[in-house]
Amino acid sequence: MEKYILALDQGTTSSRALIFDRQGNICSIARKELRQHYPQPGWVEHDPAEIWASQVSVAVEAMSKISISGRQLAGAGITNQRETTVVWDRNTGEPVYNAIVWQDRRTAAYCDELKNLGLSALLRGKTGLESDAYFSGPKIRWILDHVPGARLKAERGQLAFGTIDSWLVWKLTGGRVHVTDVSNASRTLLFNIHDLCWDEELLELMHIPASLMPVVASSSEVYGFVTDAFGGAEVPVAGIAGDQQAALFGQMCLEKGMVKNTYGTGCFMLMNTGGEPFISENRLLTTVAWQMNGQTTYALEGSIFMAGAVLQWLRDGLGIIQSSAEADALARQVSDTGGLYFVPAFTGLGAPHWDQYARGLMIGLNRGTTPAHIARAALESIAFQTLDVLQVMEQDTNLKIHELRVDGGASASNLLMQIQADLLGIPVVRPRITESTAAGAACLAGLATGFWKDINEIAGQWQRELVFSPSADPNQARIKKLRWADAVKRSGRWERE
Ligand SMILES: Nc1ncnc2c1ncn2[C@@H]1O[C@H](COP(=O)(O)OP(=O)(O)O)[C@@H](O)[C@H]1O
Ligand SMILES: O=P(O)(O)OC[C@H](O)CO
Repeated sequence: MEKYILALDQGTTSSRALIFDRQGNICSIARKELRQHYPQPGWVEHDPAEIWASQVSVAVEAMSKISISGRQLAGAGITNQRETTVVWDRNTGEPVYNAIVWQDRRTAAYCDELKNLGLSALLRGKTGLESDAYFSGPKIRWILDHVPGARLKAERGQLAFGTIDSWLVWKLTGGRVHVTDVSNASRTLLFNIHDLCWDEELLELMHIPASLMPVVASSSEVYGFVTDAFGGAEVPVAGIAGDQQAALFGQMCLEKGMVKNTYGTGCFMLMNTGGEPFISENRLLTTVAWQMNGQTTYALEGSIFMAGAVLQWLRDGLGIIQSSAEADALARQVSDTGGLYFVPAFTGLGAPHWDQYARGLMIGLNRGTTPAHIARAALESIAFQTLDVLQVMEQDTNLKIHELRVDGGASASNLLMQIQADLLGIPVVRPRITESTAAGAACLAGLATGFWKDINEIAGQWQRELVFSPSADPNQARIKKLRWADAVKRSGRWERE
């Protein structure tokens, strides 16, 4: 009898596999770091072969850690870094170019062209998104225009496009299934979130043949079966969702108005807005959260490009810490930043500013500034960016957010979580299982395969671990917010073509 569900969580910095039992406990976990390639300033790539190999190897490792085989898996769910774009040859299965990662800025000028043509409103109306290099459509177009022979092959129907979920399903099913789910499709700038299909006008606008596109399915159904990867066990692949939407599901934000914030490489705050797409007045994104049993749920999203990655930069760029976990202790050596503000616009600014040309800035440096002040300002920068998003989310929806559920790697920092509660003035709630992304994917797959009867069976598995309550002087917080807003303004439109 199958006792477990496997979640494959393919993130920006690592591939992870987690195995859940029927009570929602994590029984096994394996993780492998993913190499980042920066071929030019502003470009970020991953090797699709490494993504696939690492994802299979962690799945096998997670099974062997608890001595089970694929035959004991009731199903597998996939969740992934979104927008990251792979184009491969349908016949050989070989990618024609590296995966272009969501953070990659090479298509910024093209996205400006779209804006200058007055197309922002059309794009926003159909897709819920901004004209920004973040999304997949412009990345596909770049590959077709720059890889020798790619456009011709695409026009002959020989190429396939996929976000990382599609790429993994294609590989898992031995090239039999070319599919994505609605949540991933809604991040491409090519998907009509009202009609829930690829938009012909947008495909034409970006010169992308429709034959490249995967079939769009719901987030919880059996898409196909694993062929060889798990020792011949034909495990059903039964759940797919983009990592941020999966985290919203895993945090059990199932009711309209519930909000979660995931602190990974970037930071992504999502609010469940129910069965209708909610269009923001403040440049938040409208996105499909998930679709199951014929019902579509939408979300409002604030995407922040640099969060935990700021701490990695303290480690790799500045060398002032050995690991991200050390940022906490270093920052605690001082009681405040000594007037230092750090805007981590390394790859531009996402919501709600959407400035592709903003760049990182530290302001307020003085002779007394130490690495401890910088570490504290770095942690504060993550919390300030979250504050900017939460404020406009409340404004947009006219809803008061009463608590923030948090997860992701950097939510492990107690100092960051306390700073966050102090700045927002609301409780920050960290659950027992902060692997919400994987939990969400497992739930979607477990529901599709009947491993769990219904959502009520799993909703009770979510539990609080720690609540961070606001304790700062609100007056102080108000002054700091004004200084932060000033610093953000100064970082804007810095980079030139
Ligand atoms: N103990 C910690 N304290 C603060 N930040 C951490 C800690 N552990 C990991 N991080 C940060 O979390 C991020 C990775 O989180 P993760 O959820 O795995 O992200 P992703 O899915 O984007 O790969 C890294 O950017 C890292 O800096
Ligand atoms: O891999 P993560 O957790 O940084 O998430 C990346 C997002 O999906 C990008 O939109």
